[in-house]
Formats: sequence, structure tokens, C-alpha cells
Amino acid sequence: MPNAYFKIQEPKNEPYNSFEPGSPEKKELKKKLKELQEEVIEIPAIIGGKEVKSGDTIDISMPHNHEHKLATVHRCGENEVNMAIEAAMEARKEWAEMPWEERISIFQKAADLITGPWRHTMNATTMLGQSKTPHQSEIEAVGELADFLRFNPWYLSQIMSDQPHSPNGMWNRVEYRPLEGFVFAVTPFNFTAIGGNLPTAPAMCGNVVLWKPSSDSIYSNYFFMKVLKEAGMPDGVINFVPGKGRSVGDPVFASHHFSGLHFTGSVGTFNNLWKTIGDNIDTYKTYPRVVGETGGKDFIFAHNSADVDAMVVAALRGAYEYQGQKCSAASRMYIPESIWDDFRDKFVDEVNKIKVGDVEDFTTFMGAVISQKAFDDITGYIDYAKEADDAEIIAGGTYDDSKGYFIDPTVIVTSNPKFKTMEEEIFGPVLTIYVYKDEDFDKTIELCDDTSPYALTGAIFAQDRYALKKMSKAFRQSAGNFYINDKPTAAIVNQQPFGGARKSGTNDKAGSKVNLLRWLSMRSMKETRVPPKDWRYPYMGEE
Ligand SMILES: NC(=O)c1ccc[n+]([C@@H]2O[C@H](COP(=O)([O-])OP(=O)(O)OC[C@H]3O[C@@H](n4cnc5c(N)ncnc54)[C@H](O)[C@@H]3O)[C@@H](O)[C@H]2O)c1
Ligand SMILES: N[C@@H](CCC=O)C(=O)O
Repeated sequence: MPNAYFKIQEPKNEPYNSFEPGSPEKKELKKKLKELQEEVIEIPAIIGGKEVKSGDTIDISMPHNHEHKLATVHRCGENEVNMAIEAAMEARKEWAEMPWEERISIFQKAADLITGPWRHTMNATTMLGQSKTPHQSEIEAVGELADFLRFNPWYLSQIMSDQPHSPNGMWNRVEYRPLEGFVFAVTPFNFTAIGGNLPTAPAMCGNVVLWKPSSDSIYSNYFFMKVLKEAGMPDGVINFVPGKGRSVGDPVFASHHFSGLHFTGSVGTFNNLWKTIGDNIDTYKTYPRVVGETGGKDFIFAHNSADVDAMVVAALRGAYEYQGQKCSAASRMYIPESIWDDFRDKFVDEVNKIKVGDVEDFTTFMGAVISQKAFDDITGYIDYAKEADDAEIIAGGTYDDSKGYFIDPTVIVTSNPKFKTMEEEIFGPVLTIYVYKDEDFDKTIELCDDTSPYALTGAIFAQDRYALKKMSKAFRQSAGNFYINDKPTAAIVNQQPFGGARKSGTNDKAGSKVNLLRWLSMRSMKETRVPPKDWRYPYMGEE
């Protein structure tokens, strides 16, 4: 047990490399990209620290060059999942007893490894496997992931020091225990940082974890497992179990020891998992914690006092960075008639300058979308808009999957504020705009609020402070992350805690104290120094 109260220094956000022409980081990253492509690796499951090869394999390739194979992955089924649960429960015996300051130093070291010797590998694997540009990779696979790994320990230290009041005669204490079982971390393809955060946040709280990565991001996620190993994470604490959703999920949810779900992904998947947990509730030793961050239909809403030039940049970056495959991506926009012409001309002009292509060419702004399925879904929406009478495509609308899954940044303008692409999450580079009459400002705010079931991110643009105040109030429930005169993407750990409400998730803010508290179970302890020796109360005395 510790013989001191350990204080963690407040961390700083990781600065980003810029990869400017001629910079050493650009040269080194290019070298790493080349080196990785010379080999097709075999990715096993990692269970109890051991590599497990199920023999049930799939190939993974680069979204921007789908003929180029990166790896063969061994997928887990019931057998491997049960082995992982056993390994986790065995590891739990020691890990749950490990003092928190010993646990967190492993994750702090992992942060230093990914920002140091593993930096180029984290970026290169994310670029190749998920088709991110160097900038998009650097801000999250290195920057955001390192921030999670540094700030969460700091939050944990604050939680540990949060103790109750003790009046004279007693000592009240609270102990923060890990959950009694294992946590299941299920992660999406689009952020390597989320892949890393979902298993590590519960683990640093003393939990043991089964981590099921998305099949579309296994490549970078596997390399992060290597980083954790090098950082000293004991065997069995985080078990890496790639596989098909149900093949891994069903045996996990059937386990008596399942004690928490840390999920990020689509609303459809989350609803299914929640229902399965509900159906199996009698199986579990403890009520499981269910944390899930899901989709978005994120908006930009403009008042006629908006700075048009600033809004052009925000809409372009917000809608098209990482091909619009951010849960926070701007995908619907409301613009008043009086500034529409100005905005349209400038915006379309800039959108047409965007270069889409191979992310190894550092002049591209957008790579490919993640898979054939994503390509088919997104282009389905574009084709729908092409056919519709109440919509018009004013930029993009073109696509080509012959080499990679490339879709040009697309702008749809609709006269129908409830048009399909104004309501449904597309998860691709498609922005739909509704132009409203200036006098309908109030009515259109209401429309924006109730058009979609999601409430993840939203941005408002105005120079008029009364208009900003009105919109801030009216959109109070419309977004968990709300931006004023800025794009609705790129939240930073410890600056804008991230998560949405309504159908966007449980809003347990990734990278915050609130999230860590979900992986801890408090035990209150009261110690009385001189306990009473007579059971009668004073009021019971004779007059
Ligand atoms: N709110 C947020 O913070 C946030 C962040 C990133 C992504 N997202 C959302 O994620 C979605 C995109 O990610 P995706 O396409 O990877 O999502 P997805 O729902 O298709 O998959 C998420 C994960 O769930 C797994 N899964 C599916 N069925 C399962 C089952 N029965 N048991 C266990 N696991 C199962 C998948 O294999 C994957 O690992 C979008 O909707 C996006 O908005 C949200
Ligand atoms: N935290 C990221 C979004 C993660 C979801 O895909 C952002 O704020 O853009």
C-alpha cells in the first residue's frame, strides 16, 4: 500500500507535428509508410498476453488502394472469447489489488511511447488502414490518444482524493473499487484514439477488459496493443479479441462476469447490445454499467449576421475532414436567404479545390471512405438526391471505387428541411443545406432542433450577440458539444469533454472524470472511534 499521497502533475495537451515540406517528421513518416507496406502481417488475438490464432481469418487492405493487402487477421469465436474471459478474471486477482499509482504509470508510459518512438508507427498504420491524411492521423492516433492516456490518470488521482466529511468521533472514507467482473470495450473504426481509450480508461481504474476492435481499424489497434505491452501492461488485463460482432458479443454477454460495456459506434449496434444485456440481466452477478457514445446528425446554423468567410472554412473542414467519417461531422446546415448567395459562391469555389486521393500524397485533403459497404451506403444517398425533385447537388456528387473507395465532397441543397439527407446519419462527405427566409429565424431554430433524433454536436454562427444568446438557449438539448463561431468537430481532451445525448449516447464524456467514475464502484466506510455502549437514546430518559 502507498506510504504517501501521490500527486499527479497536470498534463499538457500533446503538440502536433505539422509535416511541412522538408520537415524531418515528414521524411520519417514517409519512410515508415513505405516500410509497413513491404510486409503483410499476421494479426492474432492476444489473450492472457499470448498470441492466439483461431485459423478463422480475414484479410484487411487499404481503403484508398483496396488491392493492397496489409494483414491477415485471426477472428475470435466463442472458444477464444471464453479463454479471454478466463484470462481476464485470473489477471483481475492481482490487477484489482494493484495501487492506482502503479497502474497509471503504465498508461503514462504508453503515452510517452506513442509520442516518442512509436509516433510514426501509430500515424502510418492509421493512415494506411483507415485512410487518414497525416494531419488527421496526428491529431488523434497520436495527439488525442496521448491526451487520453495522460489526462485520465490525472482525473483518477482527483477522484481518489475526493473524500467525504468526517465529524468529530468518526472517520468516513470512500474507496473506489474496480467493477466486480470484466469490462467489454467495443470500438469503432474511425478513431484510433477511441480504440485506445475505451479499453484503457476502465483498465487504469483497476478493471480487466476484453477489447473488440472494429474489423476496419484492426491494423492500427493491433500496434497499440504492442505499445501497451512495451509499456508494461500485465498479461490478461486487456485482451484483444477481434472478430465478427455477434461471434464475440454473444459469448461476452452470456457471461456471469460481464460487468460493463464501454461502447462507441452506431445507434443501431448500441440499441442491440443494450437489449441483449437487458435480456441477460439475470445472468450477471452485478448490474452492468452501460456507456455508449453513438451517432450524430450534426448541424451548423447561421444567423444573417454570420461571418461568411469564417463559416466557409468551418463548414468545409467540419463536413469533409476525414471524409465526413467523424461522429461530429457537419452534415446539415441552415443558412438565411440574405447571405446564401455569398456563402454558396465562396463555399462551392473552395469545395471544388479539395483534392481527394491517396493519403500518402501529402497534398490530398481527403482519402477514401473506409470500405465497400460505406461507399455503397454513401453513394446511395447521393444517388437518391440526384433523383429527388426537392434537392439539387451543387458540388461533388461524383465517386469512383475502381482503385480506392473515393467519394468527392458533395453539397446538396434542398427546399425540404426534412429531406432524407437532412435527417439520417450518412457518415460520409455529404453536406445538405437548407436555405430559410430571414424572418423565419425562430421557426427554423425549432425545426433544426426536432429534425433529427441525435444530439451530438452543433455549431452556430452570428456576430449579433442577441442572436447568439437566443440560439444557445434554444439549442440547449440539441448538442452535447456546442460550438460558437467554430466548426463542430475536433474536440480536445481536457478542453471540450466529448459526448452527446438523446440518441447520440449516454453522454459519459470521453476523457473526463465522469467517464472514469462509470468504471469505479464506491465503497463508503465509517469508522467510529468510541462506539456507544448503551442502546437507549437521551429522549427516552425519565422527566
Ligand atoms: N459519439 C461518439 O463519440 C462517436 C465517436 C466515433 C464514432 N461514432 C459513431 O460510430 C459509428 C461509426 O462506427 P462503426 O461503423 O465502427 O460503428 P458500428 O456500430 O458498425 O460498429 C461499432 C463496433 O461494434 C461492433 N459490433 C457490432 N455488432 C456487435 C455485436 N453484436 N456484439 C459486439 N460488437 C458488435 C463492431 O464490430 C464495431 O467494433 C457512427 O455512427 C459514428 O457516429 C460515435
Ligand atoms: N472527438 C471527435 C469525434 C469523434 C467521433 O468520431 C471530434 O470532436 O471531432
